[in-house]
Amino acid sequence: MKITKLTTYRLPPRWMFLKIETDEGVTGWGEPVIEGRARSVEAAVHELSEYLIGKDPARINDLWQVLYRAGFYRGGPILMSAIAGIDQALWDIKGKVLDAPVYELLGGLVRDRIKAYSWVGGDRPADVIANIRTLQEIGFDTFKLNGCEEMGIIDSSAKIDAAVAVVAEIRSAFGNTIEFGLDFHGRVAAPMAKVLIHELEPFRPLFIEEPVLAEQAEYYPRLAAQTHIPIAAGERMFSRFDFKRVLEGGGISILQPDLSHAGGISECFRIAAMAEAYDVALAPHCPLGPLALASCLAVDFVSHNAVFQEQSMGIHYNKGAELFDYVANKDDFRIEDGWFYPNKRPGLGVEVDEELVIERSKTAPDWRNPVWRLADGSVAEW
Ligand SMILES: O=C(O)[C@H](O)[C@@H](O)[C@@H](O)[C@H](O)CO
Ligand SMILES: [Mg+2]
Repeated sequence: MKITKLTTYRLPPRWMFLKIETDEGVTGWGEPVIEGRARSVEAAVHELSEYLIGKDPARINDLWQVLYRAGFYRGGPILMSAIAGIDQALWDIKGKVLDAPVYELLGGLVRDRIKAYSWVGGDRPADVIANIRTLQEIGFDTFKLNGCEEMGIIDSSAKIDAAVAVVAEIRSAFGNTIEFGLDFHGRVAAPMAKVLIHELEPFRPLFIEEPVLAEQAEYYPRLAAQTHIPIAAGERMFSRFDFKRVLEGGGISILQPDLSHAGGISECFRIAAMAEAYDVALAPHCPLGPLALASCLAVDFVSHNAVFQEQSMGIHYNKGAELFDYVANKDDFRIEDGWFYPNKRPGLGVEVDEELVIERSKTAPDWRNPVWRLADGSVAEW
């Protein structure tokens, strides 16, 4: 079998799908994208296709190493997202050829189901209580919200109190009947992270995500030393070599590699095993589409240390399309009472509605995250 063609489709809300075709009619789908830089990843995918056309899609490990090492310059969000989507599509092809779900090819199920969690509250946490109540009605009991709005490197008690008030309201409304993670989203600088985490301690969030920017990862052990709240990060790390340093540095309790940013199934399967060696949990990041989610689930179902799975139903970014809009076999994504169950279909288990994808790709937006500014007019981390 030989790879014959790569086709990319940028899509609402901010996703990109990749279709890899072969000379035997088997096709594979992946989701290479960096939110806000879809066109850059698209260019990278087509540059990397030079190493793929005419090659045997079964040799995923060799193709992955060539895609990673053939370029003198490597790593980072754009190239590793391009490799991620290609890798996902190659595993999809392999599963279809061997008539087996990817998790079977990776050694079989290590669990019967994996807990899902849902975003609530939007970019600026609002209506959180109502959002949680709505999702509780369909069985969710685990959530994530932004921990704060924009925050200066040194900011006011009023800002801290406003962030804590949202969390206090959740705990007083729901007690310990729900769990919720707080995503600081890299908005908080190290000096304020110490203060904010200290004030949040009594409310026992499930985790604090990106307490500081990934480029400040040396603060993870220092912040972890001051709190009992698990520290989580990973969406802005892109290979084993990024995660190696974070695991060595300590302080991290939950790794959140993104299956569409960190080299795909092959790489994240290896990252999961690295995390387990350090007694660190795995919770793949996934605010994206169905192929990214299916790739996360493939790794979740074979990784002992996987604990819960992010998914984007109802997320504040999904304007113009929802998680399963482009999926023809929606029922194969079985989610019951806030748990995902294994999809038994071969490959990633996603039957892409290609006609709809082609149609919707004609009006794909160039999504960008907002540029926030502080009261003094300086740029704030979003
Ligand atoms: O945890 C999450 O889902 C992420 O922080 C998410 O909010 C961002 O990654 C966003 O997708 C960037 O455009
Ligand atoms: Mg996050």
